[in-house]
Formats: sequence, structure tokens, C-alpha cells
Amino acid sequence: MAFPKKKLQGLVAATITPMTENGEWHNRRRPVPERLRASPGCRGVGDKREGQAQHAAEIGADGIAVIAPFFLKPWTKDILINFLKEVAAAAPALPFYYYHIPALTGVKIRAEELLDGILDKIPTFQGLKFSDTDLLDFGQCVDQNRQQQFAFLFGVDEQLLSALVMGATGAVGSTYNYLGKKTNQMLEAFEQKDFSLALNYQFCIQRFINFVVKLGFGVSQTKAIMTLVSGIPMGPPRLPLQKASREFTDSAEAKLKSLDFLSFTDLKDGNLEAGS
Ligand SMILES: CC(=O)N[C@@H]([C@@H](O)[C@H](O)[C@H](O)CO)[C@@H](O)CC(=O)C(=O)O
Repeated sequence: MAFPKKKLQGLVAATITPMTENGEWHNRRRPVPERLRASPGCRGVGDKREGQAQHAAEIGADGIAVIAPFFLKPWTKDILINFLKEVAAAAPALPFYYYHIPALTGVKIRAEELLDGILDKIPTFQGLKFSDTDLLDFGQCVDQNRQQQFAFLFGVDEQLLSALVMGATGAVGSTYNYLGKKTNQMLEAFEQKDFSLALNYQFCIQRFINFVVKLGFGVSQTKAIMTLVSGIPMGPPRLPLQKASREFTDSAEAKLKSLDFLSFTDLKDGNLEAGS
């Protein structure tokens, strides 16, 4: 069995922006330039994305990641590539990542297809964030691009171990905001080739995610759990999302405790790291 030769790049906690009750972002350090604001009239979605790509380059970002447009959806690979190409060209010095998340965009063009010959169209292409449960598609992205140094970042936290076996080089996900320590232990066990220990960690993480998914789980619930675990108020989600219910937060807290994911003595001591 072939395991990835490259050292894993580790975890990135997906960005869940803290907001105040009146909808301002807590951590916005600078105003959004006029030209990047949503404008009335007929500017297309692509225009806005290009502006954001340029802005990212101007403020010294390390890279840009772009999802497929979901209002007017591209219906073939070539149409999607043409869109991505325009955005990438607006920041020609920045590494470009395609963010594949069909459950949210509704664009189901297979990532494997998209990656075929992508460097000819997008020379800055650097990697893929893959947020889908189709491990055949993911595996084929890795298999067909072994000659490249692409990053393959997996985004279904409850299946990360399977993706590591397929060749994932890192992960980006919402639960790493509070299950990062347990997940890092899983990564460590995987690197040490202790697969039975790694599986135990993955099952433990799955028990929590399975529990909250059955209650109804999304960005609002993620914010509520992050607030609970860190003690830092994350505020309400943006509309149309609704705040997580008290019942949800209480149940999630009880589950985290029963799985030994939370150490409240640590929290009282001002240590914000969750898990044991
Ligand atoms: C559909 C979705 O939200 N997927 C999450 C996962 O981290 C997901 O929350 C987790 O695997 C639990 O199902 C990430 O891949 C995406 C994400 O967090 C983001 O882009 O902010």
C-alpha cells in the first residue's frame, strides 16, 4: 500500500468569523475598499472575485482559493475553468487553489476532470481543497497528479483518515477550531504508522460529529461550540442563518464532556486549548 511520501502539512481551522450582535465583524482590521464592495447594477460575480484576488495580492496574501459560482452555475468543465482562469489571472503571482464543495455550490463537476491539464490553463494552480465525500474522485485527483507538487487539502473532517490513506497532504475544516488537538493526535499516529490508534481517534471524532449532525449542524452550531470551548464569544451567524439553540449547545457540551474532549479546568486557567 502506498502512503504519501510528503510530510503532512497539518490542519487549518476553517474561518468562522466572529461577529458582534449588530453584524459587524469583530476582527476586521481595515475597511473593504470601495471597488470591492458589492455594487448595484450589472457587475458580474466574476468581476467581484477578480477584484478580491487583486486585493489579496495587494495585502500580501499567501494564496487564493476560489469556489465555483453557485448563482449562475457553470455546466461544463471548460466553462468552470474559464471562470477560474480569469480570477487567477487577476493575481498572477499568487498560488491558486480550487475549493471543491459541491454540497454548498451545487456544482458537481468532478475535481478529477477539472485537474486534468489545469496547469496549461492556470499556471499558478497550486492545489485543491476537497470538501466532498466522494473518495473515488479524491483518490483519482491524487493518483493522476503524482508528478505534480499539488497540495491536496481534505475538508470532510469525519473522513480525514480515509483521505490520508488516499494521499491527502493536509486538511481544512470547521471542527479543527475545537477538535484540533484530537485530530493532531490522529495525524501523529498516522505518521507513526500506528493505524489502529489513528482509527481510534477518527472513530472518537466521528462519534461527536455524528451526534451533532443528527441534531442539525452548520456554521451557527460551529460558532456556538467554538464559544463554548474557547470562552471567546463568537456572536451570532449572519442572516439567513439562525443562532444555535440553547438545547443544541447543552447537548453538544454534554457530548464533548462524555468523550473527554473538554477539560474545563484548563479553560478556567485561561488555557484555550480543548481536548485531552
Ligand atoms: C460542508 C462543510 O461545512 N464542510 C466543512 C467541514 O469542516 C464540516 O463542517 C465537517 O466535516 C463536519 O461535517 C468544511 O469542509 C468547510 C468549511 O468549514 C469552510 O469552508 O468554512
